[in-house]
Amino acid sequence: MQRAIETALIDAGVSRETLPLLEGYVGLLDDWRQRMNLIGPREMDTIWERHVLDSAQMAGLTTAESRIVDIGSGAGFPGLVLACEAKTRGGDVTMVETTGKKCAFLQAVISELALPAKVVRSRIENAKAERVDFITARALAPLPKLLGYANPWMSKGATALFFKGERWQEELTDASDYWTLRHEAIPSRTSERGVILKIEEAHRV
Ligand SMILES: C[S@@+](CC[C@H](N)C(=O)[O-])C[C@H]1O[C@@H](n2cnc3c(N)ncnc32)[C@H](O)[C@@H]1O
Repeated sequence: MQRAIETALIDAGVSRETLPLLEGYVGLLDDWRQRMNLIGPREMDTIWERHVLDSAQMAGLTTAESRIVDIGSGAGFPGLVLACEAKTRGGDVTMVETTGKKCAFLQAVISELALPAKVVRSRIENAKAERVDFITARALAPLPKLLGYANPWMSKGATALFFKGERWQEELTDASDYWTLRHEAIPSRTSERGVILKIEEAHRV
C-alpha cells in the first residue's frame, strides 16, 4: 500500500490495525477477479483510491461496536471495508447481495480474514430486517428506491449512509415527493461533487 493511501485511509477514519486486513481483502479480490468477473477489468488500477478509500469514509461516520447492514454489497464496497474495521474496533456487518458468485467471494473473504460479518444471499426486498445502528449502500439505486429498500431497517432505528454522486440534490428533490427526511450531506473525500447522505429519519409523505 502506498504511503499516501495509508495516510488518506487513516484520515478518513480507518484504524492503523485495519490496514493489513484491507491489504488481505484487496489481494483476494485481485485473485478472484481473474477467475470471475467481479469488478470491471480496469477497476483494479484505482482500487485503493476509488473503492477502498471511498468506502473507508463510512468507517469515520460509524462508531465503535456499530452493527451495520450493507445492501447490494457486490464485491464488498463498503461492506467488507467496514467489516475489516469492525474486526479492529468491534461491531459487525451483514451484507445483503443477490448474485451467487459475489456472495461466494464475500464469504471467502470473511472466512479467510476471520471478519465479524455474514452474507445474506437474498434480494433486499425479501431480507429480514434485524435491528442495526447503520444501513449503508453504494452504487445501488436512485434515492427514492433506496429509501424503499432501507425502510424496514430505518423504521427500526437504523441511520442510513448512502454514497451519492453529483446529482444528489436532484435525487433529494425526487425523494421529497415520497419521503420527509432528516438528513445531512457530508462532502465526499473522493469525489469533488459527491456526498455521503446521512439520513437519520425517513417518513413516508
Ligand atoms: C453496481 S453494484 C455495486 C456494488 C457495491 N456496493 C459497490 O459499490 O461496488 C450493485 C450490486 O447490488 C446488487 N443488487 C442489485 N439489486 C439488488 C437487490 N434488489 N437485492 C440484492 N442485491 C441487489 C447487484 O447484484 C450488485 O452486486
